[in-house]
Amino acid sequence: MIAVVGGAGYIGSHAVKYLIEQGEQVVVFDNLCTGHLELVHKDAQFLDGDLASLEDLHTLFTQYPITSVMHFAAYAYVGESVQDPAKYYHNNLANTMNLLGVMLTNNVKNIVFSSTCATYGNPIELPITEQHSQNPINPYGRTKFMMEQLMEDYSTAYGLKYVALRYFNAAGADEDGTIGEWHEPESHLIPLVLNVALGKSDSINVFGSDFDTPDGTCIRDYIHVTDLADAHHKALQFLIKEQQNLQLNLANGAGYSNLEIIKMVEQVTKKTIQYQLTDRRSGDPSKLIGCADKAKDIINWVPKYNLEQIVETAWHWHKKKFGGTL
Ligand SMILES: NC(=O)c1ccc[n+]([C@@H]2O[C@H](COP(=O)([O-])OP(=O)(O)OC[C@H]3O[C@@H](n4cnc5c(N)ncnc54)[C@H](O)[C@@H]3O)[C@@H](O)[C@H]2O)c1
Ligand SMILES: O=c1ccn([C@@H]2O[C@H](COP(=O)(O)OP(=O)(O)O[C@H]3O[C@H](CO)[C@H](O)[C@H](O)[C@H]3O)[C@@H](O)[C@H]2O)c(=O)[nH]1
Repeated sequence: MIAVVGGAGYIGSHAVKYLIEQGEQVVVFDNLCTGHLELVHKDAQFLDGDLASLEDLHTLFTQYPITSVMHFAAYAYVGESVQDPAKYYHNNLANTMNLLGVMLTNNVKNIVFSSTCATYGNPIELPITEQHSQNPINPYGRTKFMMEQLMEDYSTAYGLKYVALRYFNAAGADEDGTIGEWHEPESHLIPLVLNVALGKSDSINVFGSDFDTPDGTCIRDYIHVTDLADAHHKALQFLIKEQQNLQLNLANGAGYSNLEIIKMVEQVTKKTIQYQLTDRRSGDPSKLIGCADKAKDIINWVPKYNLEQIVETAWHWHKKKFGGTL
């Protein structure tokens, strides 16, 4: 049985659905601090537990026949991590140490971990490969980078086996429209632009128009959440079979500017999106584009969804969930 920690969140819930559709047994461990019970697949077991509680973790590993772990639970707002780093070091780092400790006590040694392109910091070369230096520029990115280093040390000393998956910008929703992106507050570009399409907000602020990019707005590499789920499953199968640690980028290898995202939303929703060009948001690198050739070579993962499909699936979910009578 796979324990999916943070499986009631956006990316975790898609992984849970995907794993169940592949015939896996799943228990979700989540304290619902940012997750939602209604995102959890009905065939998954659910344990309402907090990584801060060794007792809750003990219950997880003693009451379920767990053989491996996928770990999505974290706080993930970059700006908040600058304002309140303690919150991030406690939950992302210290609480993950609780998880690893209880895993090892119970002789569970395989973990697939949600890392991020934020561990690279401001890129020196594009596209970013796994060889790129890791110089995170905010506490959120640093907690994820430290976790990667910690897992490496635990591997050497205690035999932990891990895959660190460095996602670029997760987006989109499951094709059947039953689950999708649901953050409160929402900070990500695509759902915020979809709110304008829905009429829930009048316009979107585009942060910065003087970047070194063709239209002056930031460029990001968007990757569909179901492609991420598929990568987690493949990574876990690799880990179980090969018992080898890995760090992999998960990206489409294509960059789109913020204005191109707005255009794509207009094309998919057939609505006009009002926007204002405003000041830069602090800490935004101008371009992030990932190279995922290593994931293709090693775990045979190739993303299936392009930007249009990402926005279409996001729109399908967004209308259903947040659209009221629309
Ligand atoms: N969304 C992105 O674009 C993106 C990009 C790169 C990396 N990531 C990483 O992917 C992971 C998932 O991101 P998401 O967007 O699905 O976030 P999310 O907030 O939707 O999901 C996180 C889940 O973890 C749970 N959780 C948090 N702390 C917990 C604790 N102490 N005990 C138990 N459960 C806890 C939350 O309730 C939630 O269900 C995070 O680790 C994030 O850092 C996300
Ligand atoms: O209202 C908004 C929101 C975002 N943006 C812009 O849209 C782009 C994408 O921003 P997101 O907040 O959607 O995503 P980020 O690239 O900032 O964040 C991603 O990368 C981060 C690391 O840098 C974290 O891993 C995070 O979870 C992940 O979504 C950025 O240029 C941002 O400035 C706007 O212009 N207006």
